[in-house]
This record gives sequence, C-alpha cells and structure tokens, in this order.
Amino acid sequence: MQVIEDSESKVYGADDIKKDLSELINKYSRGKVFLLMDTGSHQHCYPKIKEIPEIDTNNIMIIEQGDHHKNIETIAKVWHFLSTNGADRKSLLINLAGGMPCDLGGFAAATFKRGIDFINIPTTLLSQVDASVGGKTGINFHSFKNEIGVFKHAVSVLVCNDFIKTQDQQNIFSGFAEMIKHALIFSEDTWNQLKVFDIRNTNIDALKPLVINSIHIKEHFVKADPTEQNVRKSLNFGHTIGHAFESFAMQNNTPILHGFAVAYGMIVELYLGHKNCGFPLSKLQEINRILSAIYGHFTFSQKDFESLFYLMTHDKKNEKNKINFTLLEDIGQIKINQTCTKEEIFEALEFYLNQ
Ligand SMILES: O=C(O)C(=O)C[C@@H](O)[C@H](O)[C@H](O)COP(=O)(O)O
Repeated sequence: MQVIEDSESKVYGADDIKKDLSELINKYSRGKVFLLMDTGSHQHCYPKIKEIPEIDTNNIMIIEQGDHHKNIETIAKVWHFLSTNGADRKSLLINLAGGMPCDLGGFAAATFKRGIDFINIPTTLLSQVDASVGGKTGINFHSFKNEIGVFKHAVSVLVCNDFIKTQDQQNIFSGFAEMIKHALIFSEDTWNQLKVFDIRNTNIDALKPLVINSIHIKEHFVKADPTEQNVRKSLNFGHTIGHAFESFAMQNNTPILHGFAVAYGMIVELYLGHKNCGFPLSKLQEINRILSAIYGHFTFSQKDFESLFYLMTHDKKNEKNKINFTLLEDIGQIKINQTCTKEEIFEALEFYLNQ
C-alpha cells in the first residue's frame, strides 16, 4: 500500500485490500477488533475482506443503509453492541462503509468510553474524497444534518479503488459533486481538469488520480484549520443551502443523495457569490450548465422558502443568528464568513427556481 497523505489520519491507497487491512490492524490494534458495516457495504464490499483472521465474526455489526438511519437510535445500537461484546478502551473499530457509517461509526468510536481508535475504509466515492478524512464525525438530530458530533480523526484511512466499482451511477455522481466542490474552492486549473471529465461515461480506474488529488485538497484545508475555526469553512461551500435541501427532502420522504444536495446548493451559493462578491456570471452559467446536466434540478417551490430558511438557521457556521456562507469571488478564491440576509437568500432560491 502507498501513503497518500500523512496527516492526523494516515491515508493509504490499497494494493491488496486483504493484506493491507491485516497489516493496518496489526499496526494499530491494541485489543479487540470490531467491524461496522451497513447493509450495502456488507453485501458488496465485505466479500473482499472476508475471512481476515484479525476480525472475529462475532465482533461484526451491520446497520441499516441510508442517511435517515444516521440517528440517535442507530448510534445507541452501536454503543450497545460494543458494550455487550466486551469492547474496552484499547479496542479498535473498523468502519467499512460509505459516508453515513463513517460519520456515525467515527462518532461511536469517539464517544465510547471517551474514545477508542478507529480505521475508516471508505467504500463510496463520496466517503473516499470527503467523509472518511478530516475527522468530522456525527449524527443527524431532528432533521438537522450532523447536528450532534465531535472532531476525531481515524487513526488511518485505507482507500481502495475496487470498492467504488460496486457503486451505482447515482452514488458515483454524488461523490463527484464533492470533487467538483474541491476543484471550485481550490483552483481554476483543478476545475478545468475536472470539468472535461465525463463522469457519465467513465471508467472508474480513470478516476483514481482525480480521487487522490481531491483527498489532497481536502487535507490541505483540514491541516490548516482542523476544527473549522476559519479556512476549513471553505470545505463547507455549497453546504449551507445543500444541507437545507437534503433535510427538506428527507422530511418530505423523498430523500436525495448528499452530493446531489451539495451540487444544487453550490448553484444557489454561486449566485450569492455573484451578487455579494462579484463571482463572474459567465462562470456561474457554465458551472450551472455542467452541474444541471449531471444532477438535474431540485424540486421545491416558493412556498418552501421559509422552511428551507428555517433549516439554514441550524447551520454550524452560523453566529449571532446570522446565516453564514462560504462564497466564491472567483474559482479558487474563497470568501468565508459571508452572512446573507433572508431577502438575499430568497432571491438566490428564486434564481435557482428560474433555471
Ligand atoms: O470536512 C469539512 O469540513 C466539510 O465541511 C466537508 C463537507 O463536505 C461534509 O459534508 C461535512 O460533513 C459537512 O459538515 P457540517 O459541519 O456542515 O455538518
């Protein structure tokens, strides 16, 4: 395996997933080893690591798939499992999973007996480029995204390209949205490279160097500001609106994938960037065209503006009752801590509706 990043979590690219995982377990385990999966990763990814002698099958827990299970009930089940299966402070939890179980499993590990070590093996594109690295762990609460959580880094992250091949196209698109976000906040060059990549007709192996680059971009911001006091807020571009869309869809029992919500959120926030920070209109139109071709259009109407605004009032970046955005002046030129009025937000939502 090769080292991709050496920061708070050591991020490796797998050559031989079984061998590399055994090696990592031997390196990091100081006691019992537990494995957490969701029903999807259990079905599609577990067969690739099955029968590793370091993992006792009695210590395997499977949770339901989907962000609507990223809640207090599921985490209580994980704590209960660890507690009744003899986990102690030296135990190691392995999250073989996409974004939701990485966040939830990381939070379970961070809180169980005040913290045990965990390894993330991200099995989706989204979790490889985003959720598995950076130490944000948590669960949703009362429809608010990641309302409860802590920062705690995985001791290690093992990225394996083969897992992405088990994903359907919608999930690939979802992860690709976070890669687009990374490109837009990082540099014109990265965006120019990504915008010509045909994700609808792609060969997953061709994605590999872009995935590695995306992890480097994420870590660049995380290293500079691990607990999101300032520049890490850049990684939240698209999320103030995106999380509101995602929660709104979940409340209406029409859930959408996280990356889709972020893609829609980026369009609205680019408009806010255009109005408030001078983001060029021609670039906004180009990005809108590219994103809409991949992600389609989010369905809501003017009568939903108030509900969406209410959801934004719980964004974690907010201060003093002001909705806080990360906006762009241009590609790669970030403006953090941009507050926008309700009227400006409604105008941006109106702009989106008219697309
Ligand atoms: O790592 C970060 O920092 C991010 O903001 C990355 C986001 O893409 C990610 O979805 C994150 O979980 C959102 O965090 P939140 O703090 O807005 O809940």
